[in-house]
Amino acid sequence: MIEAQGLTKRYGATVAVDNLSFQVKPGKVTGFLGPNGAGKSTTMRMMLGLDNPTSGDVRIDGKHYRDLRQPLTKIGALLDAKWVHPNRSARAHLAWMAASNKLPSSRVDAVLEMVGLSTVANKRAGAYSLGMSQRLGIAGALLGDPEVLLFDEPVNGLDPEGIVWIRTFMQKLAEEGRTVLVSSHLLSEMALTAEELIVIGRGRLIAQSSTTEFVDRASGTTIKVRSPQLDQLQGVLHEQQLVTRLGQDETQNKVLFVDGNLTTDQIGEVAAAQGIVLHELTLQRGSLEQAFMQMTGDSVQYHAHDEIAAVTDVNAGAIDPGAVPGTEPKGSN
Ligand SMILES: Nc1ncnc2c1ncn2[C@@H]1O[C@H](COP(=O)(O)OP(=O)(O)OP(=O)(O)O)[C@@H](O)[C@H]1O
Repeated sequence: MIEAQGLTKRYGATVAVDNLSFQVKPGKVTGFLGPNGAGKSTTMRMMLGLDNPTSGDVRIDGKHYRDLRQPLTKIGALLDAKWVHPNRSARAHLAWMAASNKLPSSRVDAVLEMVGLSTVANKRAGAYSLGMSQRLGIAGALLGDPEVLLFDEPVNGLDPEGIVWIRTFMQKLAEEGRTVLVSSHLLSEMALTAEELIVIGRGRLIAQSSTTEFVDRASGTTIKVRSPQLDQLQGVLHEQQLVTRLGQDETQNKVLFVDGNLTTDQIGEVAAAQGIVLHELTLQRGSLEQAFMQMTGDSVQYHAHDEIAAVTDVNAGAIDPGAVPGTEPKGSN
Protein backbone atom coordinates (compact mmCIF):
# COMPACT_ATOMS: atom_id res chain seq x y z
CA MET A 1 0.00 0.00 0.00
CA ILE A 2 1.16 3.52 -0.85
CA GLU A 3 -0.08 6.43 1.26
CA ALA A 4 0.43 10.11 0.47
CA GLN A 5 -0.48 12.69 3.07
CA GLY A 6 -0.52 16.41 2.22
CA LEU A 7 2.27 15.77 -0.29
CA THR A 8 3.59 19.03 -1.72
CA LYS A 9 6.56 19.87 -3.96
CA ARG A 10 7.58 23.36 -5.04
CA TYR A 11 10.32 24.22 -7.53
CA GLY A 12 10.80 27.95 -6.99
CA ALA A 13 7.50 29.55 -7.94
CA THR A 14 6.16 26.34 -9.53
CA VAL A 15 3.93 24.19 -7.35
CA ALA A 16 4.42 20.81 -9.05
CA VAL A 17 2.49 18.81 -6.41
CA ASP A 18 -0.06 20.55 -4.24
CA ASN A 19 -1.24 18.97 -0.98
CA LEU A 20 -1.96 15.50 -2.42
CA SER A 21 -3.47 12.85 -0.15
CA PHE A 22 -4.41 9.42 -1.47
CA GLN A 23 -4.01 5.68 -0.94
CA VAL A 24 -3.03 3.04 -3.47
CA LYS A 25 -4.21 -0.42 -2.43
CA PRO A 26 -2.91 -3.87 -3.36
CA GLY A 27 -4.65 -6.29 -5.71
CA LYS A 28 -5.68 -3.85 -8.41
CA VAL A 29 -4.17 -1.61 -11.04
CA THR A 30 -4.54 2.02 -9.98
CA GLY A 31 -4.27 4.62 -12.72
CA PHE A 32 -2.50 7.88 -11.89
CA LEU A 33 -4.12 10.16 -14.38
CA GLY A 34 -3.42 13.75 -15.34
CA PRO A 35 -2.37 15.83 -18.33
CA ASN A 36 1.28 16.58 -19.09
CA GLY A 37 2.78 18.68 -16.33
CA ALA A 38 0.13 17.69 -13.77
CA GLY A 39 2.76 16.42 -11.33
CA LYS A 40 2.64 12.65 -11.84
CA SER A 41 6.38 12.09 -12.35
CA THR A 42 7.27 14.39 -9.47
CA THR A 43 4.93 12.44 -7.18
CA MET A 44 6.45 9.13 -8.28
CA ARG A 45 9.97 10.46 -7.77
CA MET A 46 9.04 11.41 -4.20
CA MET A 47 7.68 7.89 -3.63
CA LEU A 48 11.10 6.58 -4.63
CA GLY A 49 13.09 9.04 -2.54
CA LEU A 50 14.53 10.66 -5.71
CA ASP A 51 13.06 14.00 -4.69
CA ASN A 52 12.18 15.35 -1.24
CA PRO A 53 8.73 16.77 -0.54
CA THR A 54 8.56 20.45 0.39
CA SER A 55 5.93 19.35 2.91
CA GLY A 56 3.75 16.33 3.63
CA ASP A 57 4.97 12.80 2.99
CA VAL A 58 4.51 9.55 1.15
CA ARG A 59 5.06 6.09 2.59
CA ILE A 60 5.28 2.55 1.30
CA ASP A 61 3.63 0.17 3.75
CA GLY A 62 4.11 2.78 6.45
CA LYS A 63 7.79 3.47 5.68
CA HIS A 64 9.65 6.17 3.83
CA TYR A 65 11.64 4.83 0.87
CA ARG A 66 14.94 5.80 2.54
CA ASP A 67 14.10 3.58 5.52
CA LEU A 68 13.51 0.43 3.46
CA ARG A 69 16.28 -2.09 4.11
CA GLN A 70 16.26 -3.67 0.66
CA PRO A 71 14.20 -1.22 -1.38
CA LEU A 72 14.01 -3.28 -4.59
CA THR A 73 12.35 -6.13 -2.73
CA LYS A 74 9.60 -3.76 -1.59
CA ILE A 75 9.08 -1.40 -4.52
CA GLY A 76 10.08 -1.58 -8.17
CA ALA A 77 9.73 1.18 -10.73
CA LEU A 78 9.90 1.96 -14.40
CA LEU A 79 10.42 5.68 -14.77
CA ASP A 80 12.45 5.96 -17.97
CA ALA A 81 12.96 2.91 -20.18
CA LYS A 82 15.96 4.43 -21.98
CA TRP A 83 18.28 4.91 -19.01
CA VAL A 84 20.01 1.58 -19.68
CA HIS A 85 23.61 1.80 -20.97
CA PRO A 86 23.22 1.23 -24.74
CA ASN A 87 26.25 -1.06 -25.04
CA ARG A 88 25.13 -3.38 -22.25
CA SER A 89 23.00 -6.41 -23.01
CA ALA A 90 19.70 -6.83 -21.17
CA ARG A 91 21.20 -9.73 -19.22
CA ALA A 92 24.34 -7.78 -18.26
CA HIS A 93 22.24 -4.80 -17.19
CA LEU A 94 19.98 -6.92 -14.98
CA ALA A 95 22.94 -8.88 -13.59
CA TRP A 96 24.58 -5.60 -12.59
CA MET A 97 21.36 -4.41 -10.95
CA ALA A 98 20.99 -7.73 -9.09
CA ALA A 99 24.61 -7.70 -7.85
CA SER A 100 24.53 -4.09 -6.69
CA ASN A 101 21.29 -4.67 -4.79
CA LYS A 102 22.33 -8.02 -3.28
CA LEU A 103 19.60 -9.90 -5.12
CA PRO A 104 20.11 -13.54 -6.20
CA SER A 105 21.42 -13.83 -9.78
CA SER A 106 18.74 -16.46 -10.47
CA ARG A 107 16.22 -13.59 -10.61
CA VAL A 108 17.83 -12.31 -13.84
CA ASP A 109 16.69 -15.22 -16.00
CA ALA A 110 13.37 -15.38 -14.14
CA VAL A 111 12.44 -11.78 -14.98
CA LEU A 112 13.76 -12.03 -18.56
CA GLU A 113 11.42 -14.98 -19.01
CA MET A 114 8.49 -13.11 -17.43
CA VAL A 115 8.76 -10.19 -19.85
CA GLY A 116 9.51 -12.36 -22.91
CA LEU A 117 13.09 -11.14 -23.53
CA SER A 118 14.97 -14.43 -22.97
CA THR A 119 15.80 -14.97 -26.64
CA VAL A 120 17.26 -11.47 -27.11
CA ALA A 121 18.80 -11.14 -23.65
CA ASN A 122 22.40 -11.06 -24.96
CA LYS A 123 21.81 -8.33 -27.55
CA ARG A 124 22.92 -4.77 -26.76
CA ALA A 125 20.10 -2.76 -25.20
CA GLY A 126 20.91 0.20 -27.49
CA ALA A 127 19.52 -1.82 -30.42
CA TYR A 128 16.20 -2.51 -28.70
CA SER A 129 12.92 -1.08 -29.97
CA LEU A 130 10.94 1.10 -27.56
CA GLY A 131 8.66 -1.85 -26.79
CA MET A 132 11.63 -4.07 -25.92
CA SER A 133 13.18 -1.31 -23.81
CA GLN A 134 9.92 -0.99 -21.89
CA ARG A 135 9.96 -4.74 -21.26
CA LEU A 136 13.54 -4.49 -20.01
CA GLY A 137 12.53 -1.63 -17.72
CA ILE A 138 9.68 -3.75 -16.37
CA ALA A 139 12.10 -6.67 -15.86
CA GLY A 140 14.30 -4.34 -13.79
CA ALA A 141 11.31 -3.27 -11.70
CA LEU A 142 10.46 -6.92 -11.03
CA LEU A 143 13.99 -8.02 -10.15
CA GLY A 144 13.44 -7.86 -6.39
CA ASP A 145 9.98 -9.47 -6.69
CA PRO A 146 8.47 -6.38 -5.00
CA GLU A 147 4.93 -6.01 -3.67
CA VAL A 148 4.65 -2.47 -4.99
CA LEU A 149 5.22 -1.39 -8.58
CA LEU A 150 5.29 2.07 -10.17
CA PHE A 151 5.15 2.58 -13.92
CA ASP A 152 5.45 6.11 -15.34
CA GLU A 153 3.66 6.42 -18.71
CA PRO A 154 4.68 2.88 -19.74
CA VAL A 155 2.68 2.78 -22.99
CA ASN A 156 3.89 6.11 -24.40
CA GLY A 157 4.98 5.65 -27.99
CA LEU A 158 4.17 1.93 -28.13
CA ASP A 159 2.35 0.23 -30.98
CA PRO A 160 -1.06 -1.36 -30.28
CA GLU A 161 0.46 -4.81 -29.66
CA GLY A 162 2.92 -3.36 -27.12
CA ILE A 163 0.12 -1.45 -25.40
CA VAL A 164 -2.02 -4.58 -25.04
CA TRP A 165 0.96 -6.55 -23.72
CA ILE A 166 1.76 -3.96 -21.03
CA ARG A 167 -1.90 -3.59 -20.07
CA THR A 168 -2.37 -7.35 -19.66
CA PHE A 169 0.92 -7.73 -17.82
CA MET A 170 0.01 -5.04 -15.28
CA GLN A 171 -3.36 -6.60 -14.65
CA LYS A 172 -1.63 -9.94 -14.04
CA LEU A 173 0.77 -8.34 -11.54
CA ALA A 174 -2.19 -6.85 -9.68
CA GLU A 175 -4.03 -10.19 -9.69
CA GLU A 176 -0.98 -11.64 -7.92
CA GLY A 177 -1.85 -9.25 -5.07
CA ARG A 178 0.69 -6.52 -5.82
CA THR A 179 0.08 -2.79 -5.55
CA VAL A 180 0.36 -1.43 -9.10
CA LEU A 181 0.37 2.31 -9.80
CA VAL A 182 0.58 3.36 -13.44
CA SER A 183 0.61 6.92 -14.69
CA SER A 184 -0.91 8.13 -17.92
CA HIS A 185 -2.28 11.28 -19.53
CA LEU A 186 -4.92 9.29 -21.45
CA LEU A 187 -8.24 8.53 -19.81
CA SER A 188 -9.19 6.21 -22.69
CA GLU A 189 -6.10 4.07 -21.96
CA MET A 190 -6.67 4.08 -18.19
CA ALA A 191 -10.33 3.18 -18.69
CA LEU A 192 -9.11 -0.12 -20.18
CA THR A 193 -6.21 -0.75 -17.79
CA ALA A 194 -7.06 0.48 -14.32
CA GLU A 195 -9.72 -0.52 -11.83
CA GLU A 196 -9.13 2.51 -9.61
CA LEU A 197 -8.16 6.05 -10.57
CA ILE A 198 -6.35 8.89 -8.86
CA VAL A 199 -6.89 11.94 -11.03
CA ILE A 200 -4.76 15.06 -10.68
CA GLY A 201 -4.59 18.41 -12.46
CA ARG A 202 -2.03 21.15 -11.75
CA GLY A 203 -0.66 19.11 -8.88
CA ARG A 204 -4.01 18.86 -7.10
CA LEU A 205 -6.27 15.91 -6.46
CA ILE A 206 -9.39 16.04 -8.63
CA ALA A 207 -10.82 12.61 -7.89
CA GLN A 208 -10.06 9.23 -6.40
CA SER A 209 -12.66 6.66 -7.32
CA SER A 210 -13.27 3.47 -9.23
CA THR A 211 -12.66 3.88 -12.96
CA THR A 212 -16.26 2.97 -13.82
CA GLU A 213 -17.62 5.61 -11.48
CA PHE A 214 -15.27 8.27 -12.83
CA VAL A 215 -16.00 7.46 -16.46
CA ASP A 216 -19.76 7.46 -15.87
CA ARG A 217 -19.58 10.83 -14.20
CA ALA A 218 -17.19 12.35 -16.75
CA SER A 219 -19.11 11.22 -19.81
CA GLY A 220 -22.50 12.82 -19.22
CA THR A 221 -25.29 12.15 -21.68
CA THR A 222 -27.81 14.36 -23.37
CA ILE A 223 -30.78 13.58 -25.57
CA LYS A 224 -31.36 15.22 -28.93
CA VAL A 225 -35.02 15.57 -29.98
CA ARG A 226 -36.41 16.58 -33.38
CA SER A 227 -40.13 17.31 -33.53
CA PRO A 228 -42.55 19.62 -35.34
CA GLN A 229 -43.81 20.55 -31.81
CA LEU A 230 -40.50 21.39 -30.15
CA ASP A 231 -41.74 24.47 -28.28
CA GLN A 232 -44.63 22.51 -26.80
CA LEU A 233 -42.31 19.67 -25.76
CA GLN A 234 -39.87 22.13 -24.19
CA GLY A 235 -42.73 23.64 -22.18
CA VAL A 236 -43.80 20.24 -20.88
CA LEU A 237 -40.23 19.27 -19.94
CA HIS A 238 -39.67 22.59 -18.16
CA GLU A 239 -42.76 21.94 -16.08
CA GLN A 240 -41.01 18.73 -14.99
CA GLN A 241 -37.93 20.76 -13.95
CA LEU A 242 -35.79 19.31 -16.77
CA VAL A 243 -32.96 21.32 -18.30
CA THR A 244 -33.46 21.84 -22.03
CA ARG A 245 -31.99 24.02 -24.73
CA LEU A 246 -33.10 24.76 -28.27
CA GLY A 247 -30.36 24.57 -30.87
CA GLN A 248 -29.35 23.22 -34.26
CA ASP A 249 -27.83 19.87 -35.08
CA GLU A 250 -25.03 19.25 -37.58
CA THR A 251 -27.51 19.31 -40.50
CA GLN A 252 -29.01 22.63 -39.36
CA ASN A 253 -32.24 21.05 -38.10
CA LYS A 254 -33.89 22.83 -35.19
CA VAL A 255 -33.51 20.46 -32.22
CA LEU A 256 -34.03 20.35 -28.49
CA PHE A 257 -31.23 19.11 -26.20
CA VAL A 258 -32.34 17.58 -22.90
CA ASP A 259 -29.71 17.37 -20.18
CA GLY A 260 -29.61 15.30 -17.01
CA ASN A 261 -28.62 11.74 -17.92
CA LEU A 262 -32.17 10.74 -18.85
CA THR A 263 -33.10 7.89 -21.16
CA THR A 264 -34.74 8.23 -24.55
CA ASP A 265 -37.57 6.05 -23.18
CA GLN A 266 -38.38 8.68 -20.56
CA ILE A 267 -38.55 11.52 -23.09
CA GLY A 268 -40.52 9.37 -25.56
CA GLU A 269 -43.12 8.62 -22.90
CA VAL A 270 -43.49 12.26 -21.87
CA ALA A 271 -44.03 13.19 -25.54
CA ALA A 272 -46.54 10.36 -26.11
CA ALA A 273 -48.56 11.35 -23.04
CA GLN A 274 -48.98 14.84 -24.55
CA GLY A 275 -49.64 13.59 -28.08
CA ILE A 276 -46.43 15.23 -29.33
CA VAL A 277 -45.03 13.86 -32.60
CA LEU A 278 -41.31 12.98 -32.57
CA HIS A 279 -39.12 12.76 -35.66
CA GLU A 280 -35.90 11.85 -33.85
CA LEU A 281 -34.85 10.85 -30.36
CA THR A 282 -31.09 10.26 -29.97
CA LEU A 283 -28.86 9.67 -26.96
CA GLN A 284 -25.55 11.52 -27.24
CA ARG A 285 -22.51 10.97 -25.10
CA GLY A 286 -19.91 13.68 -24.56
CA SER A 287 -16.34 12.88 -25.58
CA LEU A 288 -14.61 11.36 -22.59
CA GLU A 289 -11.17 12.83 -23.36
CA GLN A 290 -12.71 16.27 -23.88
CA ALA A 291 -14.51 16.10 -20.55
CA PHE A 292 -11.33 14.92 -18.86
CA MET A 293 -9.27 17.73 -20.39
CA GLN A 294 -11.80 20.28 -19.22
CA MET A 295 -11.60 18.87 -15.70
CA THR A 296 -7.83 18.79 -15.50
CA GLY A 297 -6.71 21.42 -17.96
CA ASP A 298 -5.39 24.94 -17.70
CA SER A 299 -8.64 26.79 -18.30
CA VAL A 300 -10.29 25.94 -15.00
CA GLN A 301 -8.74 24.91 -11.72
CA TYR A 302 -10.68 22.32 -9.80
CA HIS A 303 -10.27 21.20 -6.23
CA ALA A 304 -10.98 17.78 -4.80
CA HIS A 305 -13.93 19.07 -2.75
CA ASP A 306 -15.42 20.69 -5.89
CA GLU A 307 -15.33 17.36 -7.66
CA ILE A 308 -19.06 16.85 -8.09
CA ALA A 309 -19.62 20.45 -9.16
CA ALA A 310 -16.76 20.15 -11.64
CA VAL A 311 -18.21 17.03 -13.20
CA THR A 312 -21.64 18.66 -13.42
CA ASP A 313 -20.12 21.63 -15.26
CA VAL A 314 -18.37 19.32 -17.66
CA ASN A 315 -21.59 17.48 -18.41
CA ALA A 316 -23.38 20.74 -19.00
CA GLY A 317 -20.69 21.71 -21.51
CA ALA A 318 -20.71 18.33 -23.17
CA ILE A 319 -24.37 18.47 -24.16
CA ASP A 320 -23.80 21.05 -26.85
CA PRO A 321 -22.31 19.34 -29.90
CA GLY A 322 -21.19 22.71 -31.20
CA ALA A 323 -19.32 23.50 -28.00
CA VAL A 324 -17.71 20.10 -27.55
CA PRO A 325 -15.89 18.62 -30.52
CA GLY A 326 -16.19 14.86 -30.55
CA THR A 327 -19.73 14.66 -29.16
CA GLU A 328 -20.99 11.55 -30.84
CA PRO A 329 -24.50 10.30 -31.47
CA LYS A 330 -24.91 6.95 -29.78
CA GLY A 331 -28.30 5.94 -31.14
CA SER A 332 -31.49 5.75 -29.16
CA ASN A 333 -31.99 3.29 -26.37
N1 LIG B 1 13.26 19.54 -11.49
C1 LIG B 1 12.31 20.44 -11.77
N2 LIG B 1 12.57 21.76 -11.72
C2 LIG B 1 11.62 22.68 -11.98
N3 LIG B 1 10.35 22.38 -12.33
C3 LIG B 1 10.03 21.08 -12.41
C4 LIG B 1 10.98 20.03 -12.14
N4 LIG B 1 10.37 18.84 -12.30
C5 LIG B 1 9.08 19.12 -12.65
N5 LIG B 1 8.88 20.45 -12.71
C6 LIG B 1 7.61 21.12 -13.04
O1 LIG B 1 6.62 20.58 -12.20
C7 LIG B 1 5.40 20.39 -12.89
C8 LIG B 1 4.97 18.93 -12.84
O2 LIG B 1 5.86 18.16 -13.66
P1 LIG B 1 5.79 16.57 -13.76
O3 LIG B 1 6.88 16.14 -14.69
O4 LIG B 1 5.76 15.98 -12.42
O5 LIG B 1 4.38 16.36 -14.45
P2 LIG B 1 3.80 15.07 -15.16
O6 LIG B 1 2.37 15.00 -14.79
O7 LIG B 1 4.64 13.89 -14.87
O8 LIG B 1 3.90 15.46 -16.68
P3 LIG B 1 4.71 14.73 -17.86
O9 LIG B 1 3.90 13.56 -18.24
O10 LIG B 1 4.74 15.82 -18.92
O11 LIG B 1 6.08 14.42 -17.30
C9 LIG B 1 5.64 20.93 -14.31
O12 LIG B 1 5.21 22.26 -14.34
C10 LIG B 1 7.13 20.83 -14.46
O13 LIG B 1 7.60 21.79 -15.37
